[in-house]
Amino acid sequence: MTMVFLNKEIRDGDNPDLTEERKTATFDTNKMAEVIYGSEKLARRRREISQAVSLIPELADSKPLPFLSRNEKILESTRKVTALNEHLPRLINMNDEDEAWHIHSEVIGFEGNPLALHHSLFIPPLVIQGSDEQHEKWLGRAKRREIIGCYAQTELGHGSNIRKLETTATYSLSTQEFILHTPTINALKWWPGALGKSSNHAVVVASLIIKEQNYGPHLFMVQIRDEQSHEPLPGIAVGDIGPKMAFNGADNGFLGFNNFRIPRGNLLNRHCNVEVDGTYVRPPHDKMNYAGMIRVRSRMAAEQGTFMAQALTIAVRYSAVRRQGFLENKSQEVKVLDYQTQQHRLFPAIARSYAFIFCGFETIQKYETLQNEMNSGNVSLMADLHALTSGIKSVVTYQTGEGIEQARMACGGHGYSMASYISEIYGCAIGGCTYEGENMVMLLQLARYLVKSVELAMRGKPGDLGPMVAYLAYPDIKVDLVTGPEAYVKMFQHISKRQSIKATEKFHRKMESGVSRDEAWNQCAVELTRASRLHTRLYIIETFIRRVDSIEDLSIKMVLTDLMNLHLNYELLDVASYALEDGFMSSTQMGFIKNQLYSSLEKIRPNAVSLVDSFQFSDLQLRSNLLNFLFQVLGRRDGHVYQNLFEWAKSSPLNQTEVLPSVTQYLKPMMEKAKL
Ligand SMILES: CC/C=C\C/C=C\C/C=C\C/C=C\C/C=C\C/C=C\CCCCC(=O)SCCNC(=O)CCNC(=O)[C@H](O)C(C)(C)COP(=O)(O)OP(=O)(O)OC[C@H]1O[C@@H](n2cnc3c(N)ncnc32)[C@H](O)[C@@H]1OP(=O)(O)O
Ligand SMILES: Cc1cc2nc3c(=O)[nH]c(=O)nc-3n(C[C@H](O)[C@H](O)[C@H](O)COP(=O)(O)OP(=O)(O)OC[C@H]3O[C@@H](n4cnc5c(N)ncnc54)[C@H](O)[C@@H]3O)c2cc1C
Repeated sequence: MTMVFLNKEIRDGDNPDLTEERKTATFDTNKMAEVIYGSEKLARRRREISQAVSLIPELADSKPLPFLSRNEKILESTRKVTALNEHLPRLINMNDEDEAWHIHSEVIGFEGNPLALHHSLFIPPLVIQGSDEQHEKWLGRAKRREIIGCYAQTELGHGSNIRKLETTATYSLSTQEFILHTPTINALKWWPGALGKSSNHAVVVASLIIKEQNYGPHLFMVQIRDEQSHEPLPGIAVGDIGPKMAFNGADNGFLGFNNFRIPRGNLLNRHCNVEVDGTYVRPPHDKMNYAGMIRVRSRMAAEQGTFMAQALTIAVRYSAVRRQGFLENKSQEVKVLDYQTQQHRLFPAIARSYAFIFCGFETIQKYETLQNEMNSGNVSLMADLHALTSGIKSVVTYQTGEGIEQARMACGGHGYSMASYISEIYGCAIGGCTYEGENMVMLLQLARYLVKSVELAMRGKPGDLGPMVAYLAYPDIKVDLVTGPEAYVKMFQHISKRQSIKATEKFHRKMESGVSRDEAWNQCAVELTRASRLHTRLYIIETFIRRVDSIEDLSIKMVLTDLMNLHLNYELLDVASYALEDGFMSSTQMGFIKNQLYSSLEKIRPNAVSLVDSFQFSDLQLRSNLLNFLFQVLGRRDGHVYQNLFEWAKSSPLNQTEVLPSVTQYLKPMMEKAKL
């Protein structure tokens, strides 16, 4: 029997400890899902899609993934993604990217698949950088999945410093072709997802050479494998780079060219061009070829927030059914979720998940505006969004890693088992600290922007500062935190401004003392990255406040206000030393922040399970139902953890036989020998 309580599904047969949690919630999880995903329609579509997928057996895992070898993982992810391909047009709106992401995440999980990059990194640069003619030629084929592609930029020797990529594309005037060449081992493309064994096309980033002049990195459409035989084309060396920390269901690869020729029309030339006679037509912005990277980074806050939310769903549900130790009542052990330390471990991370998702939706919208502007030739928004997304991708990936690791530890010993699946989520998410721009490198990109902005403010030109950095010119007026979120923002602004100014002044002093600009920059780099982090955390706080302000439903607004207050106090406490240092914050205020934080933990406690339920991850998405060969046991919606942990252990391939060869071949002889 199912009983609906405030639209929260209460099911007979669920673990009573979880049922009790769901009953105490003060809000409707369907309504909260609408806020999380931005609309009633999207939240509803996600549920409908999850439901439809759960009824198609071939879309389920055929075996528990952690027990598979790498080859088996790739075979399984490919089986699922191709089976899904058959069902897609019936299950989703093919033009809706959110629906596409959701259904892939349901079916594939976290371990990657040969089409993940096709949609996120092959088609988008083709759309952004390709001309109408090039869209005509490749886009339809790519969208129909007649061809499979990847994005090949990083090389063995260079990833961060794109200007030093060694792969060359030399224009041949006589044949009107580009000759792609890999001059050294270091110049091998290295890392691109789905390149190793699956793709037959790649968007390749290579240094464009015309008449011996290097015009820097440009994007080329390159066919790398025969469409019939799937063998590499002559002049191409391609393969898999081996097992990784995660994403082992995907084939990240290497790629080398031996004077491989492609037609002139394969330079993606919406914004730049090489004419027949070798004349180079410049793009409207120097870094136009980097626009695709801004796109991916702009999506990372929501993506990473979702990864963290998945780990937290597992940890919070488990913490509500795990009983260990006593509080006042000595006749029954408590749910570990009742310990303040457990709440302190998990609840701020829940708040960050919400914050990242809210911030992510804003950033995606900003990117869409940029894309529209770029299409009509206006590139003025690029610098701001590059700076913003560089900071956001760095802060959210790092904090997501922290949050997921706390979720794992919060599950005690069982968190360490692959039955929690948290380590796989961690491996997948933590890659984000490196891919799409190594975090330190990206923080330093934002720092360039902050330093320039401080310099403008110092030169008495605050009117020239963009809205994102206008606070750098605000006067320092002490605030009373009791007055609410605005005061927290002002305090954070002071902290962030002071750090940006301090780092800039240090940088200036170094240069004035005769140190070169680059060396001075390096000697201030740690302080500069601190400024970038603070600026970004301030931005995330502001998006959280904006989102909560915009909510009309009172019950949702109340619980999100609790979550936002927790976020404000946790974030401010974390950086309080910056404000204590110059006396902007008093020790009394510090005490106030701590007390507010502890009181927020108590307020959130009755809503904790429903706050994670509101993400509405299905058991399939979390891999948590053994009956369907799914295996993540701790975060099951029904909360039946222990019996399923035992089932999980029984299903281990090691337990399919009582005596292993390791015993007969090695341990037994050793023991026998010892008896002699
Ligand atoms: C529809 C969907 C369907 C299906 C989905 C299918 C499946 C999904 C299911 C599950 C999937 C699950 C999970 C998926 C999750 C993840 C995906 C997995 C893998 C991700 C793949 C990652 C791919 C990559 O990593 S690609 C490679 C990325 N590489 C980088 O990012 C390199 C970083 N380096 C740089 O960007 C640059 O080198 C640099 C910016 C650091 C420096 O550049 P450069 O040297 O040229 O410039 P500078 O001299 O430093 O600066 C000069 C000025 O230029 C300005 N600048 C720099 N960049 C930009 C820019 N982009 N835009 C604007 N301006 C820029 C800079 O600010 C300077 O300005 P100034 O005024 O002079 O200061
Ligand atoms: C899971 C995964 C998937 C990927 N997928 C793709 C893909 O599909 N396509 C693709 O092209 N690439 C891909 N990559 C590659 C990825 O984009 C690069 O690894 C990334 O950009 C970092 O570059 P790097 O490896 O050169 O690191 P490095 O730059 O060598 O970083 C090493 C260290 O040096 C430091 N460092 C480097 N430069 C500076 C600097 N200027 N100032 C201060 N410190 C510095 C870094 O902070 C870091 O600590 C993927 C990587 C991963 C992990």
